[in-house]
Amino acid sequence: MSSYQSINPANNELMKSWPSHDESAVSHALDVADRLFHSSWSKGEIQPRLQVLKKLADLIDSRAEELATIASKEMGKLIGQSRGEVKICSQIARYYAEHAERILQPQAYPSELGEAWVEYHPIGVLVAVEPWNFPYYQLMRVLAPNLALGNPVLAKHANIVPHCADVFEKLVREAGAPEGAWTNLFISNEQVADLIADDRVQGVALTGSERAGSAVAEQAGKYLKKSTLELGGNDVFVVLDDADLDEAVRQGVQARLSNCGQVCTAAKRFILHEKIADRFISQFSAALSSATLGDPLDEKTTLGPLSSADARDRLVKQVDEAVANGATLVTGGKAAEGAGCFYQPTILTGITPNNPAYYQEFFGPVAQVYVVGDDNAAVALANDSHYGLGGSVWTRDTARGRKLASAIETGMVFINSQSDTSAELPFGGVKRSGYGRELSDLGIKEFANQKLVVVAG
Ligand SMILES: NC(=O)C1=CN([C@@H]2O[C@H](COP(=O)(O)OP(=O)(O)OC[C@H]3O[C@@H](n4cnc5c(N)ncnc54)[C@H](OP(=O)(O)O)[C@@H]3O)[C@@H](O)[C@H]2O)C=CC1
Ligand SMILES: CCCCCC(=O)O
Repeated sequence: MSSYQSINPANNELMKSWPSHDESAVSHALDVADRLFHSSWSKGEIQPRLQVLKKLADLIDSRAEELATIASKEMGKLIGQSRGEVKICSQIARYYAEHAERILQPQAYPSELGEAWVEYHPIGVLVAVEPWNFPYYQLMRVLAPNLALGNPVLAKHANIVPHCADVFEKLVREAGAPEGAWTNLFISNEQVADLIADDRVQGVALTGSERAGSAVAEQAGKYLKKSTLELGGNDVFVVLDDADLDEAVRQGVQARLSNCGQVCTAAKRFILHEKIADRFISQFSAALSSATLGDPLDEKTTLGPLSSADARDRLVKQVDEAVANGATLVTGGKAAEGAGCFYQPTILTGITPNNPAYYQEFFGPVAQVYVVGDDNAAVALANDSHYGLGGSVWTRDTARGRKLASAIETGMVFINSQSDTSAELPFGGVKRSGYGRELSDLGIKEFANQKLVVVAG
C-alpha cells in the first residue's frame, strides 16, 4: 500500500506519512456522501449548512498559526504568506455563510408563458482534485460554496500535502459538518477516474496543470459530468511609460516571488514600455537578487524553497533550455547551493518566439522580460499565449488601463495592482487556463441545477 509523505522542502525531512485509501474505503466514502446528498442535510434548509461555515471560519481563525505552520513546513510557503492564505480561507467561509442564501434565492424570469423563475439546487456528489500551492485555499474554494449549496465533496489533494489535506477534513467535521460533506481521500489518479465514472458522482472541479486538467476533463466528458478547470497561466505584468515605476517594481517583485513564484496568477511575463524598460529592469533586478533565501518559518526569509525536488529540477531544466535557445540571463539562473529545493530569483530577456520558453509558464521565481514600443504591441504580445488566466496593467491613466484590460484575452485583469483574489470576486480563465469560475456568486452556481419553473398563466 503506497503512503502519502509530508516532506519539508526546506530541509528534505520526512515529517509524517499517511496510508492510501483502498477500494473499500473509497466505496464507503462514496456511499456515505451519496446518502448525505439524498438526505435533508443537502436538500433541506440552507441555514444549518451556513452555520457550519460560520463555525468553520471561527475555527480557522482560532487555529491560524498552527495551520499556517503546517502548510509552510509541508510545501515551503513563507510563514507570513501561509498566515495570509489561512486568513482568506476564513474569509471565503464567512462570505458564503453570509451571502449564499441571498445568492441562491429563486430568480424571477418575466415571461409570456406565465410566472417563471429559476431555482438553485445541489446536483450531487462532486470530486475535487486540488494542487499543493495553496493547500487550504484551493480546498476552501470548492468546499464553501458546495457545502452552502448542499453538494457533498470527495477530495483528492496533491500527494505532497497530506497533512494539510488531513487537517482540513478534520476542521470541517469539527465545525459540525456531517460525515460525507467533505471527505479527503489519499487515492491514485486511476481511483479518481473510477469515481468520476460512477453514476453517483455528478461533477469534478480541478485546479492544477494542463496535463491533469486534460486527463480529468476527458474522463468527465466521457461520462457526461460537469467540470471546472483552473489551470496554469502565463500572466502579463504590463508597465506603461506613465506608470508609477517604484510601485510597479515593488509589486512586480512580490508578484513574481510570492509563494516562490508558484502561483498560477503570478506575474510571469513582464511587458515594459521602451521608455521605462531600462530603469524598471535595473530596479527589478536589484530587488530580486537581494531576496533572502532560507527557512520559510524564519520571518527574515523573503524567498522560500520550491515545493519539491521535482519542481526545482523541472525549473532548472526549463531555464537552462531557455538560455540554450538564446535567452539572456540578467540575474540568477541556478538552483541555490545547499539542502532544500531552493532556486535563485531569475530574470530572462531576449526570449524570441522560436525559443520554447516564449510560450512556457515558469512556475518558480523566474521572470520573462519583454520590451515594447506602444500599447498595441503590449496587447499583441500579451495575447500571444496559449493561456488566459489573469494579468495586470500599470498606468496613471485609468482610461488607458481600462482599454488594455478589455483587450487582454484573460479571465481577470488588475489595473495598478498585482493579481489578487477575494471571496466576492470570480476567479478563472480562458484558453488553456481552463474554464468555469470559482468564488463569488458565479462559483456557487457552477455545480447547481439552475432549474426553471413556470406556472402557466
Ligand atoms: N490554476 C492553479 O491555481 C494552479 C495550477 N497549477 C499548474 O500545475 C503545474 C504544476 O503543478 P503540479 O503539482 O504538477 O500540478 P498537477 O496538475 O500535477 O497536480 C494538481 C492535482 O492534480 C492531480 N493530478 C495530476 N494528474 C492527474 C490525473 N491524471 N488524474 C487525476 N488527478 C491528477 C495531482 O495529484 P498528485 O499530486 O497526486 O499528482 C494534484 O492533486 C504548474 O505549472 C501550474 O501550471 C499548479 C497549482 C495551482
Ligand atoms: C492568492 C492567489 C491565488 C492563486 C490561485 C493559484 O495559483 O492556484
